[in-house]
Amino acid sequence: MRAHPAGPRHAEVLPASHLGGPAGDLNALDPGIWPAGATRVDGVLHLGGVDVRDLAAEFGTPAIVLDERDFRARARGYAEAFTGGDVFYAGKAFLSRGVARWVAEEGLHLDVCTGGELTVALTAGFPPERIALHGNNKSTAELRRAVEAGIGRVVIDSFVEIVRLAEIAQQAGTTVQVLIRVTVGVEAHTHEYIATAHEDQKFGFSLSGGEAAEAVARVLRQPGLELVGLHSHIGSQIFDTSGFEVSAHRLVGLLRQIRDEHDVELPEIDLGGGLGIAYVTGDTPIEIDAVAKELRRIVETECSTAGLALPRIAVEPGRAIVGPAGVTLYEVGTVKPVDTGSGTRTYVSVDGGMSDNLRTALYDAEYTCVLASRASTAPPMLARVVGRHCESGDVVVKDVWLPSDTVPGDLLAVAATGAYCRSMASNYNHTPRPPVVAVADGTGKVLVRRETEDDLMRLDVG
Ligand SMILES: Cc1ncc(COP(=O)(O)O)c(C=O)c1O
Ligand SMILES: N[C@@H](CCCC[NH3+])C(=O)O
Repeated sequence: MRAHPAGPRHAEVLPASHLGGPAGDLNALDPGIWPAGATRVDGVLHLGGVDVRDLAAEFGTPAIVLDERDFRARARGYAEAFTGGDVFYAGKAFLSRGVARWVAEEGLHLDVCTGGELTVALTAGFPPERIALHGNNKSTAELRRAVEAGIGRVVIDSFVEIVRLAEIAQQAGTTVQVLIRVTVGVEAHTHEYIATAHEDQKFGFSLSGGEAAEAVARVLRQPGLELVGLHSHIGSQIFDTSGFEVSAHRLVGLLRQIRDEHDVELPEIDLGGGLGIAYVTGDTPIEIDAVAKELRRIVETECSTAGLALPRIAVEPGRAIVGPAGVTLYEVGTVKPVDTGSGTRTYVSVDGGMSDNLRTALYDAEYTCVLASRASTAPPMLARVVGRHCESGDVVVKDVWLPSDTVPGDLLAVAATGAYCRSMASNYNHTPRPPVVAVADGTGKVLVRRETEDDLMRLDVG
């Protein structure tokens, strides 16, 4: 957290210089962080027009609530900004059949990276020709299913896969349109990117090492494969376009090399996903229209310098579409002030934790959290919102100012949890995973139901 609220400092708070920043109201909802449909009515948080106390009563806690209008507006915004190109929603951020239908209805394409995600998409009726399959270790069975379903693109990630997919295509008597995933030597996260000469990672074919050019040559020799473009994904939670500029420059360099060596101009360039969202006040994501304009400018400039026709541009946003639409509701179970030696930190334990949000433990992610079931004028206390798992690293929000009258039974809401929370959830400590509930126009509807202990016990057949 980078901001702390106004008001008299509670007697029992740690001096926390890292929380310094502008004073604020503990009940305020920063519109850059909360979904469009989040408001307070008589002090109580409402999401998509529904009182969070009603959501908790009907669907239980913890629960991940998705604001459908917010999701659709972001998806539509992307589609409009990239008119003339293709937007693949990255299902790894969060995918359910309901969400796949929203994506289809808003005119987007879909990026899946496992047979499981493919099954969700196909059983939702998602048009197969608008699906791209990713993955560094796609099995023969997954590739076969994708080919038989007639999916639009396979993004090839290894030499082994070239042969595997070509065989499957030939057996099926079809031609598969493919892109080659290129490791361009750019790694971007938030404000920084690193451009290196060579890459040490599992994804893609190295550009600098020559593997990408070799993959192109091998794919062009396979009758069952039609090479339609190049792909690169440089990272996630990115706040500026400079990394994309380097990546596009390098991809266009390879397009030119392909034209010169093979006399083929590839019609597509996919710049991957990665655009960041605001998790806490002070995070400054770029507007999608500006991103689209900038990416188009970069590719146009690079292509005109290279004397190439402008390829169709694709992107694969996941977090930027579903992240801000999601809010996790938890119920407070215990409140425990702990003497740290230099003050008091209050551990507020909730009924979920690292099983529904691994990102804090895994990436040191920051989140915004508020008391949701009522407003409070109590002075702030420095709190750590922790889960119920048997692990001291089970933290949901590391440092947050909460009203000092927060008590068991209160509801807390954590913002921007739509991406990579439910999709990375686990059953640690035999914990059933939470539901995902869509809210819109004053109504809540289950997209993914809550797992039960019975569900888990059914897996235990010994
Ligand atoms: C190939 C690929 N495309 C798209 C994405 C989506 O990324 P994000 O959710 O950051 O937009 C990822 C994940 O980082 C990815 O690996
Ligand atoms: N799972 C990550 C991002 C990586 C996404 C997929 N390549 C996150 O939660 O931020």
